[in-house]
Amino acid sequence: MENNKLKEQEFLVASISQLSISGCPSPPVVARFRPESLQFGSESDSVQFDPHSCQLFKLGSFQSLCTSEASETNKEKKYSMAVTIQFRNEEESSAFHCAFEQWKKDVVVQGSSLPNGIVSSSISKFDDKIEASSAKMYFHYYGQLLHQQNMMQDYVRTGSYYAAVLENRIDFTGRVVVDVGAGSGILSLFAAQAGAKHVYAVEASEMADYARKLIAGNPILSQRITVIKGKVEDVELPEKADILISEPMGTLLVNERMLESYIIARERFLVPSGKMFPTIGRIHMAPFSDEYLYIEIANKALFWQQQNYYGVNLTPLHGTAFQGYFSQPVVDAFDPRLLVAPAISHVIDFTTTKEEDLYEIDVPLKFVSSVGTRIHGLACWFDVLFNGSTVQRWLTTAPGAPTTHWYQLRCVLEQPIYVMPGQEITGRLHMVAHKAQSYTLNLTLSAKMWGPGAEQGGILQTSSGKLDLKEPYYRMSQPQAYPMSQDQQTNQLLQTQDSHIQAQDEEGLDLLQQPL
Ligand SMILES: C[S@@+](CC[C@H](N)C(=O)[O-])C[C@H]1O[C@@H](n2cnc3c(N)ncnc32)[C@H](O)[C@@H]1O
Repeated sequence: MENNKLKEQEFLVASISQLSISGCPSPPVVARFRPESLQFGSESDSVQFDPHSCQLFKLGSFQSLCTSEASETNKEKKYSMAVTIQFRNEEESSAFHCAFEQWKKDVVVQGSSLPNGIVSSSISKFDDKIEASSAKMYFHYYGQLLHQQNMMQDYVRTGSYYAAVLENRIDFTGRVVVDVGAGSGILSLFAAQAGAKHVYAVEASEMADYARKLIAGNPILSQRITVIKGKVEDVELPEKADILISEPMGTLLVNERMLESYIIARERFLVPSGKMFPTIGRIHMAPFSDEYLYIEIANKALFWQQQNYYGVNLTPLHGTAFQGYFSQPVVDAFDPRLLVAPAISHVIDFTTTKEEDLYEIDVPLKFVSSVGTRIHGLACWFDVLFNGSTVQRWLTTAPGAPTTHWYQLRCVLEQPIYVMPGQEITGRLHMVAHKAQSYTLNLTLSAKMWGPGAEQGGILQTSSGKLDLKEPYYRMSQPQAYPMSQDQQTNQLLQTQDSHIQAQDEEGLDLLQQPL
């Protein structure tokens, strides 16, 4: 069994100089903690140390000595060697020493051959609960600049973070900050702008290398930021944090399961009663009526109703296709007038929630319909609060508020339910986390008995659906199927768009501070 589960970590050190042999990689030098060696420099021009005999000594605040003993293998004789390492600052020196200790522990203790011949490996909490193929695709996605740009260009999102940090300088000035999932490093740079003493930017994807580059290009701030490449579940930090900053929100708040990493970071790195930005998150839910959307989804399966498709009867698969389309949550920005009852919300307090609490989330639903209509499903959105000492700022993804890259999410039921004004709708949204970094959503909505005999509390009609949050239908740029004539359709569309844009213009940025 190969010891391939051990993590590789990288550091940038100012320079190294070799004691025994002349010639060293030119500064600055990348130091890589690998399962087989500690390597300084690139593949072609490097100095390597064996994990078993390697030792690290502190010579001063910014300087350390790395040594390894002479050894003899079947192939070659290796001589004792040593390099002095020059760090740019004390924090980098401490972070390097921490990573060194962790590397020795992982490689020499956990990764070593056991007497029975089995090689143990350090499998982190992340690797334990997430499928390797899903994690690979996930970090590959975030390793690309274009996706970081997409998030950075969501000005509602990034502007809210910027405002929340800079309006609450008091929470950052002179404090140690950990940026959980730093991506491009943008939030670390904001924290440094707000006067942080030191920021540890932890990022697992290849983006960590770009973050280093971006941060190095901002020299006034870069002295106070250390990028650490690795998962928050695995890396070691040289000191505790006074405040965590992160953007761990996915569609419906919980998609991607990064909230769990945010909670793990709290448990591992935050001082007791330290701050978290964001502090709480809320999922809001309300039933909606949208005849066009329902028909659009149902019509997608019409293809499978053909009895003579090149001489083939496709109808045996119609039912499965119909179900399949309704198992996709719809992501788009909808008109809030489609909601038929005031929303209810489920709160997740990031400062107290346990990681395990996020494996299964159960939300009982209860609404009173304000109109008589056909209900097609449940509309959901979220907001998060930055509970700063100076300003409390909300970032909302609500319908009618300025649109974010998260849009809103709607779970459409195969069977709509009919309600009268004042009729009670009950149900349940049960979300179960899965290994592909997302959730299975089980939704039930029921129309309660209404009118004479209502006090008996019976159910008149129930509709249920099972949806996979990992496979949404991104509807934003899709043409829509409308049952009415083209003229009527255009008029109606224009009216809807006008009022939507007007609502956005009127409410403007104030909505950010005013949770729905
Ligand atoms: C939504 S992006 C936010 C990036 C950046 N903080 C920003 O606001 O623009 C989340 C980032 O967290 C990283 N990430 C997710 N899970 C992580 C984990 N367990 N450990 C370290 N990084 C993680 C991803 O690779 C991604 O770059």
